[in-house]
Amino acid sequence: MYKLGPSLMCADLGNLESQISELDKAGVDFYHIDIMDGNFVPNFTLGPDFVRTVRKLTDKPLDIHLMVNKPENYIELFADCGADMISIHEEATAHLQSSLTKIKSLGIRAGVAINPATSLDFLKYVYNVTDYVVLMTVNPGFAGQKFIPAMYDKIAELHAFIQRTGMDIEIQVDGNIGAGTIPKCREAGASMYVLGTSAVFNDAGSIQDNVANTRKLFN
Ligand SMILES: O=C(CO)[C@H](O)[C@H](O)COP(=O)(O)O
Repeated sequence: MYKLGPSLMCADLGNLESQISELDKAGVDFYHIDIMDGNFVPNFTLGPDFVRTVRKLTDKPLDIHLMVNKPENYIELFADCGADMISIHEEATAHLQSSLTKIKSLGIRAGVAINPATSLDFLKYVYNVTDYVVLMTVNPGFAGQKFIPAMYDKIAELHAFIQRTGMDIEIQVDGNIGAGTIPKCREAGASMYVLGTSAVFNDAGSIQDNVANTRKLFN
């Protein structure tokens, strides 16, 4: 089982409606929406109004990736915008366990995102309130970076931990996910793939062709 989720920060925002319509037709499984605060990461991207707009354009699950400090302050805001999944960074909050519990209490799937250099140790304390882990395979903040090769072992380590606990936790990978990296991510045990400029939003083909070609990598 694998799921594909386009990263909308990489979309052509001037043609959002048609891009989402094409992506829906291509059968993507969820939409990944990065929220950056210029503080936790050195960039700004999308916000609550964007999420509300996307909510009106598709019925697919919206996966909100909060790349912000103190994400606990924004959980209700994004829940109200129509989020189905919210991930928060382990490095960005002093209140990881209670924040994940809060997300789940709102009926939203709870994710923990971690930067490339962050260890997986935290998970043994919060796995019972975690639905998915976002492994950043580049340093968060910008599209178009290079996959950090040490992340393959990290995916495998996380996969082994999940198998040991028997928990139903998905492994999401984000950053330079495409033809050059998907086969090894898959082998290591990733199940959710965030697709940005490397796989979908580029000139190799139409959006629908790019999604179809990405899907072939899983055959
Ligand atoms: O999280 C991100 C940037 O921090 C983006 O979702 C991701 O990087 C987009 O994919 P690509 O690397 O293929 O452009």
